[in-house]
Amino acid sequence: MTTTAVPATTAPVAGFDQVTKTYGSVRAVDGLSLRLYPGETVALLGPNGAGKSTTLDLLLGLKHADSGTVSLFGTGPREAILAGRVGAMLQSGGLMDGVTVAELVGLARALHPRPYPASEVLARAGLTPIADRKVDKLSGGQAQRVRFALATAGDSDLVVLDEPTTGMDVSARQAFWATMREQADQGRTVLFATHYLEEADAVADRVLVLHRGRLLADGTAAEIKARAGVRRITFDLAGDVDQDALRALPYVTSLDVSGRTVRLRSADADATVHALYGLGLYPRHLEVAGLGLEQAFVALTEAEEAKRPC
Ligand SMILES: Nc1ncnc2c1ncn2[C@@H]1O[C@H](COP(=O)(O)OP(=O)(O)OP(=O)(O)O)[C@@H](O)[C@H]1O
Repeated sequence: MTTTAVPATTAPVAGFDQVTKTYGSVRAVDGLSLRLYPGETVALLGPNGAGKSTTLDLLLGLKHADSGTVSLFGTGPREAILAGRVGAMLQSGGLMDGVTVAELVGLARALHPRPYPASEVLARAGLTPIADRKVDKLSGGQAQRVRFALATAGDSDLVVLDEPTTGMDVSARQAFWATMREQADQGRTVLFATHYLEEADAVADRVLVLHRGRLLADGTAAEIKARAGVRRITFDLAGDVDQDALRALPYVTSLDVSGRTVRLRSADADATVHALYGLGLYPRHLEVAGLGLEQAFVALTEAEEAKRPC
């Protein structure tokens, strides 16, 4: 497993040590150990049911581990949250009915030991024009921006976001990440769970891949892509395309033929291309490229599933 290098002397913001959480027979988090450090923007990825939300709930003290330890700023989650060190935006958090956006933001500010000015909180989340609207009258994307405002109502050291941009349109999403980048540039740690892998690729300087409650990979997006190992090979053939012969090339994991254009994936591109020439074929416009984060993520999690006994 790759790990991001951090100075050994830096005190972690958050730590999981051998943490396990089960729901009945489901092991949602399974012996998880990890550290988060100041100033990191960390994406938490994983297929549905991988344990992302449970991990965030454990970090925030909303759920308790069956075994292992969760620490935040050297204390337990509860103490750190009471001290205002953590801002959180959760997926399912219902918003209070009957109050306006400004009133709800005012409440979050009142609860924070170091609140930002209300106008700043509202503006940052793009809520100024709808500050007087009742929160139960908002669209899904607007409600999501209110949750974001609540998470950033005060000066916290760690911001935790569960699927923060779900329901936001493209421009709201871009504005959201620009704001989060500012938060990280000011030295805050940002941890977010997402299903949008392109967001993780563009925004995170560290990616954690969870699978069945375990940490499958931990590194930069580039490291995770390299770790997946699979390469995409694309070329055109002048003559007839013998799909069976192409499929039988060494290390080929998938094949897609469209006219005379061949796209395949290989776990060892050098060996595949060598064997391709060995067939007496003359591929034109040959390109060998790495996978995107999304494809790397799928390759990693599928490889892990394949290891499981049937
Ligand atoms: N309250 C609960 N009771 C029983 N099982 C639960 C409960 N909460 C989660 N689980 C199960 O624990 C596992 C991990 O769930 P979790 O919500 O943490 O995953 P996730 O990675 O956030 O999933 P998603 O991407 O679908 O939101 C899943 O198998 C889920 O069905």
